Amino acid sequence: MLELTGITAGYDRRTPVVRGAHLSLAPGASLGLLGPSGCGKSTLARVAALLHRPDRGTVAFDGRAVAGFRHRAPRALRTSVGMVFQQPRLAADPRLTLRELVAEPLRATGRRGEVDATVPALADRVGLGADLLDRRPHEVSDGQLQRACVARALVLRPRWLVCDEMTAMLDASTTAALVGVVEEYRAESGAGLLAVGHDAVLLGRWCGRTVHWDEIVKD
Ligand SMILES: Nc1ncnc2c1ncn2[C@@H]1O[C@H](COP(=O)(O)OP(=O)(O)OP(=O)(O)O)[C@@H](O)[C@H]1O
Repeated sequence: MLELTGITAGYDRRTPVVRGAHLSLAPGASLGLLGPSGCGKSTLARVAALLHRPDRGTVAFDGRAVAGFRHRAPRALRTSVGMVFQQPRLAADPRLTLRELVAEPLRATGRRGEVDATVPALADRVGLGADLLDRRPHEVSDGQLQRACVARALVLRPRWLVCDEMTAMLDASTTAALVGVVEEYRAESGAGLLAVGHDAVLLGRWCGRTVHWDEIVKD
C-alpha cells in the first residue's frame, strides 16, 4: 500500500497549500484525484512521488514511513515511483535527445547496460518512432515529448505511478494512446496508479475509483 497520512505541504511553512490530506492506494488499483486548479493537487502528487518534502504527515510504503524525500529518499523507494508531469517541456532536459531522456533513469541508477535492450521497445510501445529518438525536445511536439516522458516514467518498471494532469496538453488521440499505455502497464505489472486531474469524465473512465480533493483533506 501507498499511504499518505495527514500531509501538510507547500512552499512556505506559514501558508501551506495542502493541509491534512489523506490518501491510500493499493497495488494494482487506479485512483483518480479530482480538484479545481490551484488547490494543491500537483504539490500532493509530488509528495507521493517523494519529490517534495511535506511539512507534516507521513508517506508510507507497505506500512513503512519514508524518512527522507528528494535526494534523501532511499534510492529503492525513489525508483519505485514513476511520475509523469503536466508540462513535458518543464520536465525534460532540453539538451538530451529523446533516447537519452527515456534512458535517463537507467543511467542514473547505474543500469546503462540495459539501455539498448529497453529503450527502443519502450519507445515503440508509447508510439514514438525510431526516427524521433534522435531529436531533442524543441524538435518534437508536446504530444511526442509527453510520450517520451511516459516512457521515462516506466523505464525502471515502477510499482507506483503518479500521473499529474498527464494529458492536459494533449489532443484526444494522444490522450487515448497514453492512457492506454499506462493501463496496459498497470494490468501487466500490478502497479498502483494515482491519476491527478480536473477532468471528471476522463478520470471516471480511466480509474477504478475517483475521489474529490474535498474528500481527502481533513484539516
Ligand atoms: N514552486 C512554488 N512556489 C510557490 N508556490 C507554488 C509553487 N508551486 C505551486 N505553488 C502554489 O501552490 C498552490 C497549489 O499549486 P499546485 O500546482 O499544487 O495546484 P494544482 O491543484 O495542481 O493546480 P493546477 O490544477 O492548476 O495544476 C498554488 O497556489 C500555486 O500558486
